[in-house]
Amino acid sequence: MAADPTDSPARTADRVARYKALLAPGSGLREGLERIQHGRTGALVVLGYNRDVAGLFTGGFGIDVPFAPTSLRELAKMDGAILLSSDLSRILYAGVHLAASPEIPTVETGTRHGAADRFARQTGVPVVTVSASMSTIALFLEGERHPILPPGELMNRANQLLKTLGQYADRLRQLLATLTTAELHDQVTDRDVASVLQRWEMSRRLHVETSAAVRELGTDGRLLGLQLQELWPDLSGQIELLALDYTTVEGDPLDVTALAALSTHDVLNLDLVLRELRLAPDDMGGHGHRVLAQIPGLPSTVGPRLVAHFGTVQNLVAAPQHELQGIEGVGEQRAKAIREALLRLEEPGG
Ligand SMILES: Nc1ncnc2c1ncn2[C@@H]1O[C@H](COP(=O)(O)OP(=O)(O)OP(=O)(O)O)[C@@H](O)[C@H]1O
Repeated sequence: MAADPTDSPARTADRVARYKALLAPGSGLREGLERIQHGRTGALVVLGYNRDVAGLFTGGFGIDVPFAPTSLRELAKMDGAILLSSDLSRILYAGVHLAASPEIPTVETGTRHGAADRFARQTGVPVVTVSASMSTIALFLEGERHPILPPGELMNRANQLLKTLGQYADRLRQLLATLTTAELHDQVTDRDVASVLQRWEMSRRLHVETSAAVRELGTDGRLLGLQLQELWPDLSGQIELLALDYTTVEGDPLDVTALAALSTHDVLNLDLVLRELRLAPDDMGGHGHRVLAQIPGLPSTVGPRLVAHFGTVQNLVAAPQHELQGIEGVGEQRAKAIREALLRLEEPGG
């Protein structure tokens, strides 16, 4: 079925990322396309078969054989397009003429690439091309051409993205540490909270892009994938707790996903970020979920009980040891440890 124009950009991006992963270095499909590339011939391969596809090609012949990179390469020596089954496990037809409507607009000038673009637009089924003259691979999907980069270029791009993400993550950690200090000294402003969530949103977007680039690398991206995993969980965990520490003017926990709707340009505007977050101005001390999570060895069940009792970081900081001991799960040793940890966090760089 043709692409639904109401499809959200996020769904389209997800589809593109999925097909790029299927075309990742090391995959059978990629190996077949690279063989064609190295043989200096071209190809036009339709990545799926449905009723729309069935009604929109002529000529060629049905073969219905299991997919193999070498078979793809052999069949590409013939003129015309190759049709694969929707799970890409079989080669169904070869040497066919794709008969998409010539009325469909395309910016492609060559006949192979024009046919790929029109066919993908009309059927909603992705088409991949190997250019005989340029020796490039491209994916046509939902009205866009996506270049499939050579492994070396992909690796450079993924490395660069990961490096930038690392810098973003460092800056976010600095902002979170500054917020902790402000919470402990009761000096939090709405701009402190908004700055953290602004940087979080920028990092989150970059993380999505980096994850896609790493997935595109297939098996070559394993090491980068591990580095990416190390970078993320503690940050997303801190942000989840931050959302519980502040409230909106309606009295709800902060919705950190509210910023996802802003354009990249608008995310850079702190006033717009503040407007989206709708922070309650009279509740700017922080409830303490995130601060308590930074205390080593404190069981995850105890933090919420302390927050339920004390309500704010300020009350926690001011609580004498015997009051802390009144909370279920907090004995003398733990009460001392909490007080010491709060004092340590209060110090700059603590
Ligand atoms: N509608 C179509 N259906 C199937 N195959 C097609 C179609 N149009 C073009 N081709 C294939 O493309 C080949 C010609 O490609 P042409 O050089 O004109 O296009 P191109 O987009 O410039 O591609 P390349 O970059 O590979 O040169 C044909 O020999 C044929 O195999």
